[in-house]
Amino acid sequence: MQNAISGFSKLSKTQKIDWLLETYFNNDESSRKLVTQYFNSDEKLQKLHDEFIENTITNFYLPLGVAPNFLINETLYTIPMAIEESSVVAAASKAAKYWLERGGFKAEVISMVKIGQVHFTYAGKKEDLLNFFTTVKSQLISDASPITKNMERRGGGILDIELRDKTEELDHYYQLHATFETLDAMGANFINSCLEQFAETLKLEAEKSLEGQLDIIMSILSNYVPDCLVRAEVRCKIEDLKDKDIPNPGAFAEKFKQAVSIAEVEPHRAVTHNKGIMNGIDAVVLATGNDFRAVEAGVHAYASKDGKYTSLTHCSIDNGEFCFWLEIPLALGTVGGLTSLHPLVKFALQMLGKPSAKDLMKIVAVAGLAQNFAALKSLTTTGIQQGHMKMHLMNILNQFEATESEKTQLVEHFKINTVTHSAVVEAISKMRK
Ligand SMILES: CC(C)(COP(=O)([O-])OP(=O)([O-])OC[C@H]1O[C@@H](n2cnc3c(N)ncnc32)[C@H](O)[C@@H]1OP(=O)([O-])[O-])[C@@H](O)C(=O)NCCC(=O)NCCSC(=O)C[C@@](C)(O)CC(=O)[O-]
Ligand SMILES: NC(=O)C1=CN([C@@H]2O[C@H](COP(=O)(O)OP(=O)(O)OC[C@H]3O[C@@H](n4cnc5c(N)ncnc54)[C@H](O)[C@@H]3O)[C@@H](O)[C@H]2O)C=CC1
Repeated sequence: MQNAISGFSKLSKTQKIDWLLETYFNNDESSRKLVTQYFNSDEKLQKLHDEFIENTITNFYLPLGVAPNFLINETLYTIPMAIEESSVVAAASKAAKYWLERGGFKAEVISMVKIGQVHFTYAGKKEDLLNFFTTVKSQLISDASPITKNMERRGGGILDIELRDKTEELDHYYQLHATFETLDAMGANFINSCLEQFAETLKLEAEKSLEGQLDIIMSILSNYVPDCLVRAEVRCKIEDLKDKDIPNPGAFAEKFKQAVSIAEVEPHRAVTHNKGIMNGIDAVVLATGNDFRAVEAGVHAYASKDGKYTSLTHCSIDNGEFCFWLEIPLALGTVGGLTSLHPLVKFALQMLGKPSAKDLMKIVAVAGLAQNFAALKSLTTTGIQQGHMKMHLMNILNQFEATESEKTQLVEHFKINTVTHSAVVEAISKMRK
């Protein structure tokens, strides 16, 4: 335990940096310079960022890009994307432009139900617990009313509470399985507060009137929200798929559909296929200040809902029409969390026309579908490397600290030559000889 420290959290930001420099960087002042050069010169803004999390030492930048030309349900959007990977924003933009000329994207929210659970054990008779739950259910809801009254005023709140018997899976294990409408909030804190109140009421009332020991294990929302579902799709006549990269639309459509079918049946491919979808989804989720871990966990659980991990998108060709769609669960907020705190999140939400959570679900789903379309279009035509490496070129040049003049010459060179890491290394070495 050479580098263990007690009371680190109580140190000031400067003291934390001092400790890191002394412990890991041999008091190297260039490391301090690196960390401090990312501070914002606006002290108030810096403090805001410092206070988002704990033990903050500096800021960690991600680029914020935008993808214009997204026509969604007849409204045109420019979509904000925060992401570190090159070619994602370009791919989204290209897919948006392509579908803009073919009627755009259609998206609909199918349902908005969120879930939370109180997990508990009960050692008595099942029937006694069932009767007890029936009598206590209305009190569970009424005791939570101080928490729910504002949400109810807006039209949301608790939808239902069920008692679920899980004793087949684990001895004495039961749940209160509760459903919620949280409107424009992602709802985690609201749901958790309700659940902890349910647990308190359950325990207190059980002590008064239930035979047998009831113990609360934990109360927490579920990030698996299969009933908070959105669908996005594109469709057009096969012949309308034609463009400069697609000389033979019929063959393209068949090959594209085959690529989706492979992801539907083959988990190794499905994971990469869905990663491509998440390129778009995570970038918008991050840019709009939402919880990407919650979204990731829920989406991948949904991809395995039938017992086998599969594609989140699907494709059909019927009566000469190509249709490509995505259906995913998304618990998003346009109020709460960071949404009204992070200045760039506010900027991103304003750019999207201050969407409701429902609108944001549609936008995010479309970004995922567009991303998957762009990736599959490349994969089934030119291959992924051509476009991806064209975008990645600047990162390789920066790795070699290319000067502006070297960059200009090499970008020209690679307009007609294929970009690979070794080809760039070779070209740069040649130039520097
Ligand atoms: C990369 C492109 C877009 C090039 O495509 P291109 O045809 O060479 O691009 P272009 O120069 O002809 O430009 C056409 C349009 O593309 C967009 N575009 C083009 N360049 C830029 C740029 N610099 N900045 C912003 N937007 C750009 C932009 O919309 C532009 O229109 P314009 O703005 O000129 O009117 C294309 O090859 C493509 O879509 N490739 C797919 C890339 C991709 O999917 N990347 C994700 C990373 S790979 C991965 O993680 C996922 C994967 C692939 O494994 C998933 C899977 O396996 O399914
Ligand atoms: N497992 C998970 O996913 C967990 C996530 N979290 C975090 O919780 C945060 C999200 O929690 P929230 O409860 O959404 O945020 P929050 O705690 O900021 O609450 C949002 C509040 O906004 C109010 N509100 C105002 N206008 C509203 C409208 N039109 N619709 C709905 N509510 C409105 C409501 O009182 C609502 O409770 C995220 O930061 C997330 O990372 C926290 C615990 C666990």
